[in-house]
Amino acid sequence: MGTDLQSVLITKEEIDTKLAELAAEIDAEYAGRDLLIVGVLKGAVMVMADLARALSTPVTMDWMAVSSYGAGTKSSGVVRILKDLDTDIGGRDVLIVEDIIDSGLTLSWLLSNLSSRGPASLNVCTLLRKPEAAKVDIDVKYVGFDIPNEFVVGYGLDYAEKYRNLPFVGTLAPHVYGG
Ligand SMILES: O=P(O)(O)OC[C@H]1O[C@H](OP(=O)(O)OP(=O)(O)O)[C@H](O)[C@@H]1O
Ligand code: HPA
Ligand SMILES: [Mg+2]
Repeated sequence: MGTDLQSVLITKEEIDTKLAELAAEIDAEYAGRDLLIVGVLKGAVMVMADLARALSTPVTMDWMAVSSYGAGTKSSGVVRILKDLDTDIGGRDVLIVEDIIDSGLTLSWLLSNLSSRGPASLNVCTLLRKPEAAKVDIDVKYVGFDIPNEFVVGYGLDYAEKYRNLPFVGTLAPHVYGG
């Protein structure tokens, strides 16, 4: 596992099983429709890649990169677009794919931004969700795992841009934070 990691929270097998379940639900919901899945860079790269391959429904894929900024806090809710969609989503069925909803502020901003472009439908799929997200009024249709309020890495999620390539979701040892 490596000494930087404290524990494995969700194994690769658990992720694979969950993504297969979510893919079956998404297949059922979007059967016969023309679905566009939108990944939020960079965290959602792994979920997008594996979820897309678990789907039977043909989809098109697009990406957005956003950055939240503010005085030191991770997510201020003030978001800047670093890379916009290549696709015009007017009249399209759109599913946003995220790795994690933590404060919910990134997603809340994304939902209002994308809904103003007039999609036929707009839903959200996230692998992970933390309890804080309940404080924000967002409707998340597909949730993989509700997890405790701990900092997690792996499977796309980073700490200072590291650990994204771990095949599982884990928690960090205190010394990594300087503890
Ligand atoms: O619910 P929130 O508190 O807003 O946090 C969740 C967002 O934060 C992370 O992305 P980040 O902005 O760190 O960029 P990254 O995806 O490139 O790691 C994560 O991938 C989500 O997009
Ligand atoms: O727990 C987390 N880990 C990594 N990135 C994150 N972005 C929001 N919450 C997290
Ligand atoms: Mg992200």
